[in-house]
Amino acid sequence: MSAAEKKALRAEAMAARQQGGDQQALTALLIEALRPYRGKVLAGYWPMRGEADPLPAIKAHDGPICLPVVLAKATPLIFREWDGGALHPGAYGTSQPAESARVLVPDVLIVPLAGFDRAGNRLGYGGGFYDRTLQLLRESGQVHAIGLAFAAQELPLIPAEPFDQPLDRIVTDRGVLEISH
Ligand SMILES: Nc1nc2c(c(=O)[nH]1)N(C=O)[C@@H](CNc1ccc(C(=O)N[C@@H](CCC(=O)O)C(=O)O)cc1)CN2
Ligand SMILES: Nc1ncnc2c1ncn2[C@@H]1O[C@H](COP(=O)(O)OP(=O)(O)OP(=O)(O)O)[C@@H](O)[C@H]1O
Repeated sequence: MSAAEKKALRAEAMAARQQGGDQQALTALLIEALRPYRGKVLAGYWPMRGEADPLPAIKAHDGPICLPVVLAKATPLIFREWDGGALHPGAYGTSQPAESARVLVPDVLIVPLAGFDRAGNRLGYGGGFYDRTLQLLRESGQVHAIGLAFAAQELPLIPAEPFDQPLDRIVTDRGVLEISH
C-alpha cells in the first residue's frame, strides 16, 4: 500500500471515529475483557481526538495501572504508573504521569485505534509507536494487546505491513473480536 493510500485509509477511519458510538456498552465489554487480568499490570491511555474512552474500565481494574509516555520519535513507548492523579502535557497532545512515577512493564495493553479490520490489523496515527512497543514487549515476554474502538471504525481490509504488530483482541461497542494468529 502506498503512503498516500494509507493516509487516505487513516483519514476515513478517523472521520468514522467522530461519529462515536455507545460508550456505555463499550465500557461494559471492556471490563468483561479485562476480568481475566485481575492483579496484572494494565496499560491504558488518556483519550484524545474522539478516541473511545477506556478510563471507566481502567478505573475498575483491580491492579496496577499505567499510561504511555512518548520519549522520542521512532522509539518504543514507556509506561508510567498512574494513581488517578493529575497528568502532565506530553508529546503530540498526550497527557502523561509525572516523571517521578514508576516505570512499569504492562501485561495487558489497551491500544487506541484509528481503524481496524477483522484480521486484527490496526491503524494508528502513523508514528509506529505501538508497533515498536508491542514488538519489544513480545520479544521479552507475554503480553496481551486489546484494541479499543467504536464499531464504526472498522475497515474492510488494512493491508498488513511487515512491521505491523497485530492485536490479540478488539473490543468495540458492538462486541468483542477474538483474533486467531
Ligand atoms: N490517547 C492516546 N495516547 C497515546 C497515543 C494514542 O494514539 N492515543 N499514542 C499512539 O501512538 C502515543 C502518542 N502518539 C501520537 C503520535 C502522533 C500523534 C499525532 O497527533 N500526529 C499528528 C502528526 C504529527 C507529526 O507527524 O508532526 C497527526 O496525526 O496529525 C498523536 C499521538 C502515546 N499516547
Ligand atoms: N518495529 C518497528 N521497527 C522499526 N520501524 C517501525 C516499526 N514499527 C513501525 N515502524 C515504522 O513506523 C512507521 C509508522 O507505522 P504505521 O503507519 O503502522 O503506524 P501506526 O500503526 O499507524 O501508528 P501507531 O503504532 O503509533 O499507532 C512505519 O513507516 C514503519 O516504518
